Amino acid sequence: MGFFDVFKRKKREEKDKENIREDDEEVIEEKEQEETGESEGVSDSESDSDSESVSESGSGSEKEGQIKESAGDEKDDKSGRKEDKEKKSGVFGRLKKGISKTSGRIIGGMETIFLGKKEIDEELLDELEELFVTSDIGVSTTMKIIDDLRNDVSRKILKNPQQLKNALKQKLTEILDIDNELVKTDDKPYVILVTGVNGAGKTTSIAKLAKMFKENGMSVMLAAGDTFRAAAIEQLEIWGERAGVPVVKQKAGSDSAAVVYDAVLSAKSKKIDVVIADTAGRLHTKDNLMNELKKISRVVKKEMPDAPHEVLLVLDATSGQNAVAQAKTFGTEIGVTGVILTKLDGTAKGGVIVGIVDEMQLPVKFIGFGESMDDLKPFDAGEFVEALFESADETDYS
Ligand SMILES: Nc1nc2c(ncn2[C@@H]2O[C@H](COP(=O)(O)OP(=O)(O)OP(=O)(O)O)[C@@H](O)[C@H]2O)c(=O)[nH]1
Repeated sequence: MGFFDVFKRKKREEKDKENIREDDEEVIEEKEQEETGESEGVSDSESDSDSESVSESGSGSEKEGQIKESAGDEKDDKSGRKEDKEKKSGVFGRLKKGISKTSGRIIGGMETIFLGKKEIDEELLDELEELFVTSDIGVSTTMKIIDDLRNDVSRKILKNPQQLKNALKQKLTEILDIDNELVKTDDKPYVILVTGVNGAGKTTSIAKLAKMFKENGMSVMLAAGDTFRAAAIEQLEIWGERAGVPVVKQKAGSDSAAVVYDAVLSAKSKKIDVVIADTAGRLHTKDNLMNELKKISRVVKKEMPDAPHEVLLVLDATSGQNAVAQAKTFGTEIGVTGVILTKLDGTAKGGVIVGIVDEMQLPVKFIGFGESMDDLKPFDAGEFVEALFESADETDYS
């Protein structure tokens, strides 16, 4: 199995896990029903022990009624518990929970606008437009979405708010669904350069990525390329220890291109699969920063002409439209190949993901939605939009 298939496999495994969990829950529920004699097709004579205990302490029909009643309550309780568990556990459940604030702002806001409306009029479209702009979707992307919807309304394709809601779901999926597979190569090691401003979540995301690769049977090496701050090197070392992966470093102030180059050489000789390089998020000037990032790429290319294979820009979703501005700066200057959008859990500004993809045509390759090591996943447009809408359906905004 190749390096890139891992991500397809990971997505498949996540879906399988969800299914297995559902199956397991059903089996457990069936077993529990059998134990309480509630399972369909279990006759009184078949469930001897149950009927014995009924007759032991009460008259048949009265007791049976009570048992059925309490079994019914129990059943409601169980299915409630099952729903609860499904909501909370599993990657999809955590994603839904993580993006609930964004979901509340966009989808919940839309539901509020739709309240009591049976038809789609110009006023409703104006309100939607305002909602999307204030939800960090961005002005140009919002105009595009609203113009398309207005068009479909005038052509009588969309006749009521429910149809409009479905059309929006489809539209968001279409916008977000651009090719976001990792860049393919037969090179080894696979070199990933991670960039982004300080505090965006670079170090945490590097650790999460390292863990994800390791769990998929790949060996990983980290390069402490943010030599601007001693603390950044220490932090990466701590994360490297936690994830159980080696970290190549030099002292603060040394040449970051040399650190990354050393890591690539070392990984090559040790036959390590993936090198993930941290880089500075801030230097004395923006030009210095961009020049350093370009230099790292140039130096690495001396050893591996196609490396870095990925230049991932870490953007903090809580910074809203600022994230789009950063995507523009980094994207044009240093040839970013994709985005890791972090902190989707702490914000209602997650709509920014739509603007980033639409305005920049920059693929979001991973999303971070929590502080735990497992709260990062390859981005899947269909799943994300589904989670966005489902999360709103499950939230009580009253
Ligand atoms: N809630 C939440 N917090 C996150 C996420 N990703 C990172 N963080 C937190 O954001 C803070 C900054 O993360 P770092 O990984 O240190 O950010 P950095 O970009 O490396 O920043 P510097 O080390 O200053 O360069 C930490 O407290 C992380 O725990 C996320 O997806 N969700």
